[in-house]
Amino acid sequence: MEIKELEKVQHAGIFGTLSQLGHEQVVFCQDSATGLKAIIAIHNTVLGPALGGTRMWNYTSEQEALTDVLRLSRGMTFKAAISGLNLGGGKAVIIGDANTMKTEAFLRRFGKFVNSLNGKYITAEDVNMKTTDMEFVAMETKHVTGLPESMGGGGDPSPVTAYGVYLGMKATAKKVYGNDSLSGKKIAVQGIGQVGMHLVEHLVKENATVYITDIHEAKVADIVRKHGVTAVGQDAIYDLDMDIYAPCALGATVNDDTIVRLKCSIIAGAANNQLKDEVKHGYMLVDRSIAYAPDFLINAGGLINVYNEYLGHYNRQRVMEQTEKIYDTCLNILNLATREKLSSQEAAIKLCEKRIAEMALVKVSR
Ligand SMILES: NC(=O)c1ccc[n+]([C@@H]2O[C@H](COP(=O)([O-])OP(=O)(O)OC[C@H]3O[C@@H](n4cnc5c(N)ncnc54)[C@H](O)[C@@H]3O)[C@@H](O)[C@H]2O)c1
Repeated sequence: MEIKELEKVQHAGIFGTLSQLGHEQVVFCQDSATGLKAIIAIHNTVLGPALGGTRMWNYTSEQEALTDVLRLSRGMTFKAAISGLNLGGGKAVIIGDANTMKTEAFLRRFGKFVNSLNGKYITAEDVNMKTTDMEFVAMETKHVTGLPESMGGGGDPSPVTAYGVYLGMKATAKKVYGNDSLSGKKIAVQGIGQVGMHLVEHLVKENATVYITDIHEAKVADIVRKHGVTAVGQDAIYDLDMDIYAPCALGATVNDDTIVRLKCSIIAGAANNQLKDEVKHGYMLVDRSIAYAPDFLINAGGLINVYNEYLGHYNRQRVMEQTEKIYDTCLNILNLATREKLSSQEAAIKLCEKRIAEMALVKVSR
């Protein structure tokens, strides 16, 4: 759903909005002593407790923060559901300047709010929340996951996410080209951060022809030197003669302006919410015969990682094995989309809603 659409929905009033998007609970957290202003959104807990990171951002308005947390928490529900995890979807946003406001008291106060939900919401790191911040949050609540290995956690989830994206890309290649080899395919990776960097390693190993872009020129130069890949301009990436476009930086890069420029046959990347409008742009891709690997499915490796940590007895090999299922799920969704003449995004959401509806019945019958 496009942000503008969401804002329109919100004119229906907060309860109208929650009902349209399907949220269960939204908690506004305020503490004058520390200046904390946070919103915790619990979208759906049919499959399990709502898990999702805490993002700190200098939102320009409270409306913007609310829109973000509602959109992100809904996405988490789908990510958990499609990955077969017993988790619901939630997210938290903290409004303010992450460089100046995060004191120990501020973060521990936030931890207390998380704790007051008694495990219905489980938090983790997200944008502008560092491991050291989460250590303070964890002093007030045990409902935190995604902790560093030194604290008994699973460590950096990015290599797992990258592996899932790579397998989702291969599954989509199988659907489009009849075999899943990426050898010789021209693949453009937008954003070579934690995930993009590991994705490039998989692609180079498979002899793909890799192009990269990033806003950090030094990072680009480093990866070019290390892997012999080719750098392209930040905007030029959309016009590249390529087989696969892998958005691994920002959301909403698949939109009215870019779809008409993209010459690829596949879009498969790590970024969340790649389609600016999940309905309109999902179908624009169908019309242009571009296969789209749903982002919330193929980037779920990180969630699988923190879920395993949350269950206890973390084991990286088991995490990787669970992440490997992304390949089959992706192929099934692409085939379902073809059979039912749906966009792949809609086909994936349909499967999520089916699982949630069925599990709701199982819960009632307990
Ligand atoms: N890290 C994970 O496990 C994980 C899991 C699921 C989803 N994601 C999503 O995947 C994406 C990448 O995650 P990450 O952890 O690698 O983040 P990151 O911040 O480490 O990397 C993002 C990279 O994108 C670059 N970038 C920003 N704007 C750009 C632009 N306009 N053009 C080109 N490059 C640009 C940044 O400089 C940075 O190098 C994010 O959207 C994130 O939300 C990450």
